[in-house]
Amino acid sequence: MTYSIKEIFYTLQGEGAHAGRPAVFCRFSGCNLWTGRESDRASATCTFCDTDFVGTDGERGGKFANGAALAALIDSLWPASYPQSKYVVFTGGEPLLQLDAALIDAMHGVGFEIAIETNGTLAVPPGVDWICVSPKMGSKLVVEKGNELKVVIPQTHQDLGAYEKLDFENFFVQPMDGPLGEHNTRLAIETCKRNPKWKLSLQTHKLLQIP
Ligand SMILES: C[S@@+](CC[C@H](N)C(=O)[O-])C[C@H]1O[C@@H](n2cnc3c(N)ncnc32)[C@H](O)[C@@H]1O
Ligand SMILES: Nc1nc2[nH]cc(C(=O)O)c2c(=O)[nH]1
Ligand code: SF4
Ligand SMILES: [Mg+2]
Repeated sequence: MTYSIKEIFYTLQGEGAHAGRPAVFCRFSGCNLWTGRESDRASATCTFCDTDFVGTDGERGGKFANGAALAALIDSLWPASYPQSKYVVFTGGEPLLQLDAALIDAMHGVGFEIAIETNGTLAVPPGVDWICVSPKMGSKLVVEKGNELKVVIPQTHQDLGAYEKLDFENFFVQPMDGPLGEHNTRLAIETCKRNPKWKLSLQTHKLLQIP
């Protein structure tokens, strides 16, 4: 199938358990919880998104005709002198609208470990090596197991206790960026100290001013 890609870049994973790890980020266009248009934000299911995932006009973005073509571009960004620990993060937008067996096989074929950042509303195809789920209030969570649950706080009617029953290896709270970002960071610190099942995930790429 054809993949619509907003942008592709090589950086460090900024968030969660793999923060600091070199990774190629592949951002798919489109999301099922918001159109990405500012005029629709207030009425969207997910209202706090910090990302432009509309269209294919970002760095190295475009339409890719098949998994092999996309995998080749992603692989070309990895340092040729160090073909170990290859790591790709599929994000978006919502990657599970497009990620399929053909692309998973193509990435494994060029030696990559595959991570996803997903809102958890769509089933994960077999073969994904690292599953990060970030649930959104007002949407139905269907991915109830994975490697990390990364809950952006605060969201109205949120119940962290209910999330604790899910089958994840790591439980993170991540402060919602925006006008109340500093307040939300304090809230996230207090949340972790009060309930040490939860760890703090910061968006370190924003602090470091890297992509
Ligand atoms: C842009 S989303 C794309 C992947 C997927 N659609 C999702 O929501 O998980 C990537 C990550 O950024 C988080 N995120 C989005 N907006 C944020 C904000 N304003 N503050 C903190 N984290 C945010 C999401 O919850 C998710 O963990
Ligand atoms: N450096 C960096 N780390 C990230 N972790 C999750 C990101 C995302 O937008 O999904 C992201 C991102 O956009 N940049
Ligand atoms: S689900 Fe993810 S990509 Fe979609 S609007 Fe929310 S944070 Fe953004
Ligand atoms: Mg981001």
